[in-house]
Amino acid sequence: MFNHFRLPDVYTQFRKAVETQCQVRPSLQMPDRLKSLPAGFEEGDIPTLQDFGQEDPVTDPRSAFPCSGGETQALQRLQHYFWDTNLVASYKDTRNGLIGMDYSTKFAPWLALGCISPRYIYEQIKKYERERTANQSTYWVIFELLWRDYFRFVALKYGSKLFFPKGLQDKPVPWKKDPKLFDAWKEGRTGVPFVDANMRELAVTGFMSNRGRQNVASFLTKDLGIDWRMGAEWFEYLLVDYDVCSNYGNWLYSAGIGNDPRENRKFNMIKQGLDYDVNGDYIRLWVPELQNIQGGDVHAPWALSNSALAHAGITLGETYPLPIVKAPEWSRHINQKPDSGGFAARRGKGPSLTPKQHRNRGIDFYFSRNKNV
Ligand SMILES: Cc1cc2nc3c(=O)[nH]c(=O)nc-3n(C[C@H](O)[C@H](O)[C@H](O)COP(=O)(O)OP(=O)(O)OC[C@H]3O[C@@H](n4cnc5c(N)ncnc54)[C@H](O)[C@@H]3O)c2cc1C
Repeated sequence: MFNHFRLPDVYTQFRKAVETQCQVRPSLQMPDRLKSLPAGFEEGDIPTLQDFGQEDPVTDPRSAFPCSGGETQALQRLQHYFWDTNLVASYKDTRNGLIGMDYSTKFAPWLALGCISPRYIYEQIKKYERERTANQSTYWVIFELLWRDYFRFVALKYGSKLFFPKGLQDKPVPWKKDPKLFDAWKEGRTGVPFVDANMRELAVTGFMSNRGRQNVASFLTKDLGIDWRMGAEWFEYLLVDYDVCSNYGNWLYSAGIGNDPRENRKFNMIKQGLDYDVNGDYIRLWVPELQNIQGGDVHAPWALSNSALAHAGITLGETYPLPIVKAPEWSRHINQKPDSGGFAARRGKGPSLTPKQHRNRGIDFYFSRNKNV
């Protein structure tokens, strides 16, 4: 199952072999210019998917990344996000979104495949700041690109430790490998709607928001105690922006064995769901079984009364699973009202987070609030 864990070794050997060859035979070094094809050479057509007996993939209309690959598309995306719409100037307010194309840059898939370079993006941000506006949002895109760099340096520093169950900290954790729990997670059948919606989005589209990734990783490793590498490998299999350094670096971080300065960081699925999907629209988009539950109540169907469930056409354990685990801290965000129609999803005081409040969310994922740590 973990065959690819040997990849870095293979890669190192391959690189060494190429370097040795280049030293021995300088002609193998990258030429400045390629020779033209021999006269009369027939290039032929680039084969289509149909030539290989495959259908063109159908894009799900709900996808947050309904784009194609290639440099041209990447440049068009940057043109749209920066220059045509100025979305970059409000990135910090929107970046924790869950639905649609424009809550974040969506540069990651093109970056991962080398269709666009982070330096080019950086130069374009600087140009945008000179010509239009420089604010916290424009800075924040650079800041996120720095995280990408950071995880590269982490990988360089720690090498194959990136794939060890004990992580960078050499911390023994009794990870479980329960296939039933793992399958429920990867197939979006945990009975915890915020997890299920995200996992289904990933399976159908190959993309998941950063907010979603942090939550499902925390759920797998902290709530289920499953070997973090199984989650990382599932992401590796599906993500259209899969990148070894960003994926394994973030997973280690989420699993609490990377270089997170904060001990025991754990996300609360109900609180997170209510903070970032207060009306439950994201859940109903990806978990249609729950579409008749109104508002934020959709985040904890098990807390609804029997009559409310019947009214919504749901039989827990049949039409939608009972939760495979319930963390005690979740109840702080659910007002159980067994005699009423539903439960009032409790968000603390006041309405959902304002964009300004949202802005600073997520910073605490990477930085400790406790200066002593
Ligand atoms: C468990 C987990 C696994 C992840 N796996 C990957 C992965 O395989 N490939 C990948 O590119 N990102 C990964 N990320 C980071 C992040 O979720 C994605 O880069 C981001 O969601 C992609 O969407 P975007 O391009 O719209 O990002 P934006 O929010 O627009 O950010 C701009 C760019 O900054 C970089 N970036 C943003 N956040 C991070 C981060 N936390 N770590 C590293 N770079 C970041 C990306 O290159 C991104 O394109 C992972 C995060 C988690 C928590």
